[in-house]
Amino acid sequence: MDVILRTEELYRDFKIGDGSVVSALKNVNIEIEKGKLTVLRGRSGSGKTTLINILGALDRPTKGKVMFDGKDITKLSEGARDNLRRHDMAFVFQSVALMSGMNAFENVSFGLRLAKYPYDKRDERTRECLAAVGLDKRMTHRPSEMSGGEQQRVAIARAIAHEPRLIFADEPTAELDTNTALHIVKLFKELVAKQNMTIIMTTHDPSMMDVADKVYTLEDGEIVG
Ligand SMILES: Nc1ncnc2c1ncn2[C@@H]1O[C@H](COP(=O)(O)OP(=O)(O)OP(=O)(O)O)[C@@H](O)[C@H]1O
Repeated sequence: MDVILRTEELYRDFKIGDGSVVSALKNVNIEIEKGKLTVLRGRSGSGKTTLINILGALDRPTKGKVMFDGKDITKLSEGARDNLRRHDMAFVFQSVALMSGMNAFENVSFGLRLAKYPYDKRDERTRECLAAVGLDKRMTHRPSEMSGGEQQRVAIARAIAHEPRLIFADEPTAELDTNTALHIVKLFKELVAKQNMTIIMTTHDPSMMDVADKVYTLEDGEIVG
């Protein structure tokens, strides 16, 4: 098994207003396999978002390690973590964060500019990714001129465009109906497998479990399965 990301005895405590402490993650040890779709599931408040934020270098644990390519990324400087996020990672969220004033093509191509993708290859890569998500006929549509599923596909095209090694998706299908959601996750998985990327996704939706290569269940901050 080719592990791309691994946690070691991860804990995350949050101090709250009244001085008490919430243990959002407790002794989490997981392995994310390269080229696969790993799903983190659990009830609301079980720690999914906290975990995905730490894996994606958006937050640091209170204790423990996150090993990526043999390096503990929790120990890196903010600058190095910024770089890692920009080049090696991508994020897809529940509510699609597209630029409303830009059409589909411009949204994807803007992402490539932020990732400093080679200038002369941006247009071609943008077209290729929009075609891969089945939106070659919608390139000049703005978000308000597309359905929720189409918007989420633009967000996926944008996430995969700069060829990140890891893609984090926090409830990416929560606002879609079950059929659209399944269709999108299957597509996501195919794209990622073809391009040797890895997806880590949180979900509440039991119908997503069949599509996953590996499922981790969180309960009250602990991995229970
Ligand atoms: N910044 C914070 N400050 C204090 N407590 C927090 C903070 N972020 C999360 N928590 C607490 O940590 C626990 C885990 O929250 P988290 O958002 O990770 O859950 P989740 O499984 O993603 O939930 P949901 O499915 O509702 O998004 C919860 O008890 C939450 O109240």
